[in-house]
Amino acid sequence: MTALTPNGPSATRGGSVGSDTPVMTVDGVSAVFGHGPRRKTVLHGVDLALLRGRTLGLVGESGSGKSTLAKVMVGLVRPVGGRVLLDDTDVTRWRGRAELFTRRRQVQLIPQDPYASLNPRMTVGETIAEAIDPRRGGATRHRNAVERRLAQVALGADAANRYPHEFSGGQRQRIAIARALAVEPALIIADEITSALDCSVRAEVLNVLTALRRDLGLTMLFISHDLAVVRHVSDDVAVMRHGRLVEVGTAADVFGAPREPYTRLLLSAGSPGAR
Ligand SMILES: Nc1ncnc2c1ncn2[C@@H]1O[C@H](COP(=O)(O)OP(=O)(O)OP(=O)(O)O)[C@@H](O)[C@H]1O
Repeated sequence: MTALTPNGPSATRGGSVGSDTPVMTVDGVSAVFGHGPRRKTVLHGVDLALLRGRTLGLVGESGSGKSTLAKVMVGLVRPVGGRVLLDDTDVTRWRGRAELFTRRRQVQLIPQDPYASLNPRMTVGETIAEAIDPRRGGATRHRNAVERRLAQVALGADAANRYPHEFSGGQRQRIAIARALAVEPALIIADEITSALDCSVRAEVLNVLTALRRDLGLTMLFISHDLAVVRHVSDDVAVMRHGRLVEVGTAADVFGAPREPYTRLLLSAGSPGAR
């Protein structure tokens, strides 16, 4: 099956950044949780392409399957059907340790809670150095590279000697972004990374992401309940409902002229995550 892309597989996006080359293609992916009477299909044949240099915003109400899709892409949930292509390789078939290691490095997931991705016993410098080179980490050895990553998320070099608990929630999320960047992944998945932050701190994180998209041409899947945030950071938007993608398009099209009644409903409600 042809993966959905924002304007169809061969569309030209005049004036937009990024490319039509998929970094990752989700092809007919289905996912199931539970067994017997508790068995529940959470993703129903999802098709999606993450295009190089573009940020795709993924929205949908709570429980629609957004995080499950992210976990399938990273390899934390194994799909019961379909393929996940990294470039042209079906990574759902990868089983060996080295292959799984490569996959985890190629697709970096930044979770909502940065404590989950930052080791509290390592300094920020050690964490970033380990991401740069897992075998030969060391904040001193990689000092210049560590400082460069910190600067990219608007943190000073002094942050390298401190521990995660010494930072605010927004700063920790920026450290998590720096760590993910240090791996030089093909794709970054940000799953609700601003939802626990208050407004001004959220703006700091979004400003960093905007600069990184502009300067580094990140390829990113950005999952959020907050439509205003998604609009701010996304080139393209996908709308998920009950484990299916109901609309995929450029952010301008989806926000400006939504095709699906469900998308119009989400937009009129203001926040797809309103519980
Ligand atoms: N490990 C699991 N075991 C069983 N069911 C699960 C598991 N993880 C998720 N689910 C169920 O799968 C469905 C989709 O969950 P998922 O977390 O992917 O949705 P979501 O759109 O990310 O929601 P939210 O916006 O609230 O994070 C939900 O019904 C959820 O209860």
